[in-house]
Amino acid sequence: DDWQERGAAVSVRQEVDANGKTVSRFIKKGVRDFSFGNTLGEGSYSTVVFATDRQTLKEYAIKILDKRHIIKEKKVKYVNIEKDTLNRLTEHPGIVRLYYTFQDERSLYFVLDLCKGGELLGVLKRMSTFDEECTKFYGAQILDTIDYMHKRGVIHRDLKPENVLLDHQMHVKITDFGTAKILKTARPSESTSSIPNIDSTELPEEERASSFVGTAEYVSPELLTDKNACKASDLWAFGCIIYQLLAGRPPFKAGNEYQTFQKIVGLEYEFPIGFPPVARDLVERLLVLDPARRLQIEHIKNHEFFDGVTWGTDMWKQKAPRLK
Ligand SMILES: Nc1ncnc2c1ncn2[C@@H]1O[C@H](COP(=O)(O)OP(=O)(O)OP(=O)(O)O)[C@@H](O)[C@H]1O
Ligand SMILES: O=C(O)[C@@H]1CCC(=O)N(CCc2ccc(Cl)cc2)[C@H]1c1ccccc1Cl
Repeated sequence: DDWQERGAAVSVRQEVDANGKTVSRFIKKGVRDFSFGNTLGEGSYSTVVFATDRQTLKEYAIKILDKRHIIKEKKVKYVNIEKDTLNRLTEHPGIVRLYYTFQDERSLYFVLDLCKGGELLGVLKRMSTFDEECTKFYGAQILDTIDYMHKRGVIHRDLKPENVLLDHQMHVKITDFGTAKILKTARPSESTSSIPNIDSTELPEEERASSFVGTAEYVSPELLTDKNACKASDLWAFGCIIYQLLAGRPPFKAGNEYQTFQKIVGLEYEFPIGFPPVARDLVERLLVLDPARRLQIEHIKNHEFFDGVTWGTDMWKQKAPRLK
């Protein structure tokens, strides 16, 4: 209808009115409701621009996708997956929140949380390595967010420091869900991850995901050997991230993608001298070739490396440690 054409989309927000009644407020947001600022970054199919809501003055990052380019590159599927995934993951501080989507004749617009801290990769590069305290803080926030995703039947499939953004308080905001997998049996209670030693190949069809391959350095061995990603694949990537924060480089990196894949399936990696032993024990229990034998989330939370972490909402109120 005309709202779509004028770049407006209707979205509903529940509000409590003066006498405590919950009412639905129809908010139609469009291009003209925002004043656009600097470009924050460019993707292969997108441009992310700083924007301010003209009425509320709230700041956002608006991801703008060119329809012609998306269609030409056959990425329409990814656009829908990103929207559907973000619409499913709305109540967690560690996920970049999608507030509105709208379109005009040329583009699609995703109004997202503004992450002023940029990418975790950028911060790591400036620091060269993180100390244990910083690794523990960021590792715990990433793990808590993976736990939330998996409980809602979402496998990210491309976790890496570039996709871990930071907000103004330097807290984690995971992004880039266009290549995520939404598992059909996404009932929070039933998750195969609670059944020990289930081999990924024994998972029912909907628990396994195929076709997409993530970023070479973080790809799990099961994805390379039997083309299936499962929840444990995100925990392999998590192991690579913990290693990278402390070592300053990912565990599997070679001259080209093929050589990197060989190192992964051969589990060819070493720890640098001085790598903290407790963190080493954790990484060794995550970088396990068989996904069924890889440490599961509950056990990771109880690992000595995360001693003292109060899992859940409280840990998101903590001040981020000064990056030293
Ligand atoms: N919510 C956000 N707040 C601040 N910066 C962001 C936000 N989302 C993305 N960016 C930055 O904008 C750039 C483009 O991000 P985008 O997600 O559009 O593409 P990408 O995923 O980085 O690239 P590709 O699509 O090729 O994987 C990235 O450098 C990212 O750091
Ligand atoms: O699913 C939705 O929320 C609407 C439904 C109506 C609609 O037309 N669109 C856009 C569909 C679309 C997707 C990709 C391209 Cl390249 C062009 C149009 C969808 C849309 C609107 C704004 C932003 C994203 C999307 Cl997928």
